[in-house]
Amino acid sequence: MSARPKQLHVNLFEMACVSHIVHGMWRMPGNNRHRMGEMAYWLEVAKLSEEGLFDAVFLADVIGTYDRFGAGDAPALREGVQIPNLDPLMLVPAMAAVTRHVGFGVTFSTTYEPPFAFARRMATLDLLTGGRVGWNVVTSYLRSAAQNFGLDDEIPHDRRYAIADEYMDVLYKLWEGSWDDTAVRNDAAAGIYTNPDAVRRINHTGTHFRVAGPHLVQPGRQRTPVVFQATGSPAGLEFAARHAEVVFIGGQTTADVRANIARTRERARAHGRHGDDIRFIVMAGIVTDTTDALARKKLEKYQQYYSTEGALVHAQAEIDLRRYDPNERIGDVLRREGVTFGNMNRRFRPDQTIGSALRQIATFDEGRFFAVGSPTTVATQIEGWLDIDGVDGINLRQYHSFDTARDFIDLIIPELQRRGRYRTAYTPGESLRERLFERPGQARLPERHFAARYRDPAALHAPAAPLFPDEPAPSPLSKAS
Ligand SMILES: Cc1cc2nc3c(=O)[nH]c(=O)nc-3n(C[C@H](O)[C@H](O)[C@H](O)COP(=O)(O)O)c2cc1C
Repeated sequence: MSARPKQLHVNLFEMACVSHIVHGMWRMPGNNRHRMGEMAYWLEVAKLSEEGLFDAVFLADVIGTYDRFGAGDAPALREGVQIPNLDPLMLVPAMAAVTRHVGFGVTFSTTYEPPFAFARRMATLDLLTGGRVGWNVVTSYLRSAAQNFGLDDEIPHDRRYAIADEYMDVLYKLWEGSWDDTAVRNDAAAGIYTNPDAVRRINHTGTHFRVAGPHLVQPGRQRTPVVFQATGSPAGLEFAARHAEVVFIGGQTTADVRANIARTRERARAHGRHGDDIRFIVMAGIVTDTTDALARKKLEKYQQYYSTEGALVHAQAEIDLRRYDPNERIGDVLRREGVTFGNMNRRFRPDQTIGSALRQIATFDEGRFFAVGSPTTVATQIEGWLDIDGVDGINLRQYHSFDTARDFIDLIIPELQRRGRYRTAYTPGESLRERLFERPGQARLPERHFAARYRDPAALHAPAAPLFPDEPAPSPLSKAS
C-alpha cells in the first residue's frame, strides 16, 4: 500500500581542515584536502553537492586541538587532524552564492560563547541563503577547547547539556519570538521602516545567561535553522528529544540502531512531539566503482594511505597504544601510567586489549555503515539501512576530495534513482527543513516543538521548565554572558 519507497537523504560530510575523519588520506596523490584554505575549494564542494542533489554540505568543527599521548599538539599538527581548521560559518555565504538549492549544516558549540552573537550570525545565514541552513548543536568534548575560553578543564558532560538547554531557550526567544513576520514595513511614505510594535525585547534572565534583546536580525525563511545533533548519552538523548530535528544515530547492530531510534522517538513523544518530527542520519563510508572487484581494489589503494597515528589522535587516545603489549588491557596500562580513561570511552572500553583496540582502529574506520562494491551492491546495502535499520539518510564520509563525492554522484545516485530511492530534482525554493522532512510549505519548526511557544509574545517572559532542573547553578560561564 505504501506509495513510494523511502528515499535516502544525503549530506556531504566536510570539515574545513585537511584530515577530518579518515586520517592519512590527504597524502594521496590528487586529493585536494590541502586546498581547504582556498575559496575555490569550497565553491567546488558546493557545486558538486548541488550537482548530486544532496540535501546539504555538512560542516563539522572543533575549537581546540587533539593534544595527545603527552606529546602536546605535535601529533595532530603532523597529521593535519582537524588543525589547521577554518571557521565553518564563514564558508556558507560563498557556497550559497554559487548554488541555489543545496543546504548547509554548520557546527557550533553552545559551551563557550554566549548565545546573542551566535543568534545573529546564524539568522544572518538563514536570511542570506533563503532558509538553506541547519545547525549542528555540539557541547564540545576537548579539554583544550575549554582552555581556549578561560577555563582550566572541560565542564562536566551533563552540565554542558544543561547550559545548552538554556542556550537554546535564549535562541528560540530571539529567533521565534522577538520579531513578527510583518515587522519590516519598508514604508517610505509613512516613514516607517520597521513597525516598533512588532519587535520586542526578550529580557531573558536565567541561570547561565542574561540577554535583553531585541534580536538584531529580521526573520528569515526558517527563523530557527534546522537543529542537528549527535549524541550517545542519556543527557544528550533528553536534549535531542526536546530540541533536535535531525539526530546522528549509531549502533553496532541493526537491533541497536532500531532501539536507539525508538528510544529517541519515544522521548520526543513525551515532549509532545511526533515520532516523525526527527530524522535519523548515520555517518556512512562508501567506496564504489563499476564492479565489486574494482571497488575492492580502490579500497585497498585507499588503505595504503590510512594513518593509524591520525586515527588514535582523533580517538582521543590518552596514550600511544602502538607502544604497548597488545595482550594487555587498556585499563591496566592506563592505571600503570597514571592516566585517566578520559574521552577514550567514545571509541574504546577499559577491559579491551590494546591489540583489539588497534585492530579496530586499523580497519580503516569502516564502522557499521560502510559499503564497498558496485552500484548494485552498494544500493542494495543502502536500501537495507533505510528499510531494516530504519535510518533516513547518511553523512557521506570522504576518503578523497572530490573522488568520493564524484563516485557517489556518477555511480550510486543513478542506481538509487532507478530504484526510486533518491530525488531526481530539487523542489525549487524549498528550505532545508522542507526538504529534510518532505513537508512542503513548512519551512518553520512545527507548532508542537518547544520553540514554538515563543511565537506568543506573552510566553517570552514566562519561565520555561529547564530540561535538567537538578543542575547546580551558576556555571563557570555565567560571568561571560
Ligand atoms: C556524525 C557526527 C558528527 C559530529 N560532529 C561533531 C563536530 O563537528 N564537533 C564536535 O565537537 N563534535 C561532533 N560530534 C560529537 C558529538 O557532538 C557528541 O559529542 C558525541 O556524539 C557524543 O555525544 P554525547 O556528548 O551526548 O555523549 C559528532 C558526532 C557525530 C556522530
